[in-house]
Amino acid sequence: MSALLTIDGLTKAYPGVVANSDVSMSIAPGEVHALLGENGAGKSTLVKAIYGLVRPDAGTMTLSGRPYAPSEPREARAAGVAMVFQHFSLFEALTVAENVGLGMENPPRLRDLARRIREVSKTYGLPLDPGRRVGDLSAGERQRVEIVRCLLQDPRLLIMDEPTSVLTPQEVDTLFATLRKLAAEGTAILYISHKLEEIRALCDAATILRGGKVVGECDPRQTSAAELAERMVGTKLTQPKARGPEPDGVLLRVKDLSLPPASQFGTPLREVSLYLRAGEVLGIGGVAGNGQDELLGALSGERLSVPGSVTLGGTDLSRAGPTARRAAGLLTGPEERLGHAAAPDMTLVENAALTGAARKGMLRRGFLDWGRARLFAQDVIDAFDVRTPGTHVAARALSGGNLQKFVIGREVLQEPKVLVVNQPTWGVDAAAASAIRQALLDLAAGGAGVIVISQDLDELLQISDRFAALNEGRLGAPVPTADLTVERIGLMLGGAHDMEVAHV
Ligand SMILES: Nc1ncnc2c1ncn2[C@@H]1O[C@H](COP(=O)(O)OP(=O)(O)OP(=O)(O)O)[C@@H](O)[C@H]1O
Repeated sequence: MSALLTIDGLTKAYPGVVANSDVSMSIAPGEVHALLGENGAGKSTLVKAIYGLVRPDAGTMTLSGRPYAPSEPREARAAGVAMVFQHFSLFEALTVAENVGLGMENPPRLRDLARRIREVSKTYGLPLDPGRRVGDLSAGERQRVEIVRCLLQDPRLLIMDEPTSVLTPQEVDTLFATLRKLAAEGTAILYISHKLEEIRALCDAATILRGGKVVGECDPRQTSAAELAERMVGTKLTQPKARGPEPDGVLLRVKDLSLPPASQFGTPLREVSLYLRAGEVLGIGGVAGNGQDELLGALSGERLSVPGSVTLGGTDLSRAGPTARRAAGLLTGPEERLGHAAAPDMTLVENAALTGAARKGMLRRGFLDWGRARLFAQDVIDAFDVRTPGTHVAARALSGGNLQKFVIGREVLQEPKVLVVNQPTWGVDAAAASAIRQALLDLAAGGAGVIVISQDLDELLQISDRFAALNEGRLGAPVPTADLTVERIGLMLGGAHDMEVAHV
């Protein structure tokens, strides 16, 4: 079959790094084509060139036999190319329908648009209320807005940059059914993901990038996940090692923590109770929008709760704000890395100082010691293998996975007593995800308590000592991970907490 899109010799350099070097590949109509590579390999740069967001320095593209060189996304969309981004590009103050309308050339009346959104979201199993304000949506729901927005364009080529990282397993299945349907109708799909088993289940072709160059092509259905990962990184991968001694001594205690929703559409926390011992990893799983962000906010000190509800080592922190909690050793890493965990336009030095100033001794008589901030930023970069030209770079210039390594590393290196992270390996490649998980395990092995909130069940099963499910703001009773089966987790995630307690 003749190609829909052909890329020939595409090169794009940034100061200090060649993001794409002489890249050639082609995609056929109806093909689901994976783009593989470790963090910083150049995947996002390549798809941005296809979508008209990045102007290549050299090389050509052909779409349906015609020269194709979009100078902006509008041109790409007009040619039938749509893209779902890794980072959301939505206006929080506007509704779902208003956001979708903004991306259209000739948006219909809002009422008609809302109806179309409902239709598409129903057809493709992506539940979405067009009237809701985007600021009130969870990360998973925001991603649905992006996907539905693309589907409304009827694209010939749909580019997806890690679309499943915030979806539950059931939602992933539904999305795959959608993508297979689109492919059967002739739409080509270019798919970036670090989840290799997903790629093996979904894609019929793959191009592997390393250091900006194409290092191989393969049929992922015929290639094992281990082999794919090794071709991406060029070396063998290590699995996190099991930890040593049994944990003891309770560090963090949360007791009957209830909070009203932060916004009209938020999820209230309902009598959440848990304890966390020194040296243990507690995994909290659940579908996005079930109170994960609220729980993180209640632990970080962004939201205060009734006295006695959050205590660390016997000290009541329920009424303490984020700075006091950090000083006490309770550190958090939120899910949204651009905007919440890191300030996009600030340099890595400034971002290092944002959360590390007090614990890393950067404050001198009320002034910030920039020398120390720089050293700390460099330490994080070195320890977590953050690929970047230097500490002066703005957070937004880092690839998604590298920024994630930076924000997690920044907290881990502050030697927290308790670290709470939300989706710590979202958008991170297999090697980096394994490094982040190992760092969390090492932190616990060193005597800290770690809470990992994640939608990645494999991740939680791999690193947690105990597992609990968050459902509609209620936290079920934690169960030792060793006792768990996938069926039981399914019940727990569905909110069948009582059944689980009865089984334990
Ligand atoms: N706007 C930019 N300015 C400077 N350097 C950039 C910019 N965008 C990307 N880079 C660099 O180009 C290289 C390729 O980045 P790219 O985002 O394409 O990688 P990626 O494969 O998509 O990574 P990830 O899986 O982490 O998202 C990286 O070294 C990155 O730091």
